[in-house]
Order: sequence, then C-alpha cells, then structure tokens
Amino acid sequence: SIPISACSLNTGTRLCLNPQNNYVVGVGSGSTIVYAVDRLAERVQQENLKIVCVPTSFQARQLILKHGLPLSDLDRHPELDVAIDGADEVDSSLTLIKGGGGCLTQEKIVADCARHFIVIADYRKDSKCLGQQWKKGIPVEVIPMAYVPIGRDITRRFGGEVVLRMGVSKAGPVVTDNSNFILDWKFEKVHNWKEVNMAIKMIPGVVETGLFIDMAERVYFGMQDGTVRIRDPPIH
Ligand SMILES: O=C[C@H](O)[C@H](O)[C@H](O)COP(=O)(O)O
Repeated sequence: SIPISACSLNTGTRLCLNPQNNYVVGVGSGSTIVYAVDRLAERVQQENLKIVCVPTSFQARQLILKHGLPLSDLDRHPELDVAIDGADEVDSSLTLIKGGGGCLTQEKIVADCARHFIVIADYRKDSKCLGQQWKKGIPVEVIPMAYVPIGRDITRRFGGEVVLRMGVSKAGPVVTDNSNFILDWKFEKVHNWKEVNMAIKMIPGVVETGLFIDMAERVYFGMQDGTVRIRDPPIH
C-alpha cells in the first residue's frame, strides 16, 4: 500500500524501463514491482516488443503470467539484460536489505545474472545507513534443521537478536519458495556489511542473506510529492 508515491513510482518505472526487442528481463518480487510489470506489459503491447521474463519467486511468476508476458527461466536464459526489483531499505552506498517477502535467494541469483540491476522503491526505503528505516532486521534464508545453531552463531559473533519468521495466517514458520526458513537478524549497530555478509554466508546451513552489496546499479525512489529521485552508487 503506497498510495502517496504511486504516481512517482509509475514515473520511476517509466524512467527505468527501457526494454528493447529480445530483452531478457528479471522480474523481482514484492508490492512495488507490480508497478514495473504493469509498465513493462504496456510497453510490450504498445511497441510490439518481443521480450522474455525470468521470475524471482512464485509471486513474480504469477505476475508475469497475469500480464501475458513470456515466461522463461535461468535454464533457458542464464544471462539477463536487466533485472528490476524492489527493496526494503537502501543506504547511501546502494547497499540493500531485501527479503521482507522471503524471496531474497532467487532475487539475488537473478540479479547476479543480469547485466543491469535496477531497484525501484518508495521514499520510506531511503536511509543513510541500514537499520534507520527497516526495523525487522536482515533476512537470512536457512536450511530448516540448522535454524537454531545458525541463529546462535550470528548473535554470538555479531550481537543483536535473531527471530525465526513466523507465518501470519499459518501456524508455524514461514517456508520460502525454496522450502527453507527465514531468520530475521535484528542487528544493534552498523557493521561492515561486506564482512558480515561473507561471514554469515560461510555458516553451514545458510542459503543466502538479504544483504545486496555492490549489486544495484541505480535506485529510483518515488517521493511523497510525486517526483522521482535517482541514486547511483558512489564513485570511489
Ligand atoms: O522478499 C521480498 C523482496 O525482497 C521485496 O522486493 C522487498 O521486500 C520489497 O518489497 P515491497 O516492494 O513490497 O516493499
């Protein structure tokens, strides 16, 4: 539900989507990406474009099918021209927290296969440093039998608190599209995210983290006043 910035998100997706004939497009997950897929379908129809879409989740797959867009996968299209996705939080270096909807693993795989990874988000996702906006922590997808030792290991080494994500209308834990669990790590301070990401990924049983570092090429923020703010990675 992002009514205030819906108009700017539409504008943002107009700006960031420039699909060309024969493009392979990665389709992200969440509520914001719905705007992008609407625009994509519009452009494909208006310009009679031939594209194929690679989904990052069950939800994305349904979205692609609903719009009648050609569905593909990484078996057939391991190299994508562009992947477009939302984010839960974006810091000033374009480090992202993703996985609020539990789709982080497939999203990261698809983004990594794309020549360009573009993010669209509303202004509430914009922060100087991670943790200012998104209060639920960093999602970590884990193999179910290992969720307790992984959680203990993360808090022992990096502090904070780890919570097993529970279903809203389902009794028991959330189960991802890959049949795994999600731990939400509520960190207490700003870390060196590259180091933390690598360390967490090395814990046996960790499938993926929701930290997307040095991946996003550009972020389009839909602002409250209907404008669009663009952020590119800092030049080092
Ligand atoms: O797992 C979900 C994804 O990472 C989403 O892209 C992210 O949570 C942002 O979702 P929304 O656009 O609904 O805020």
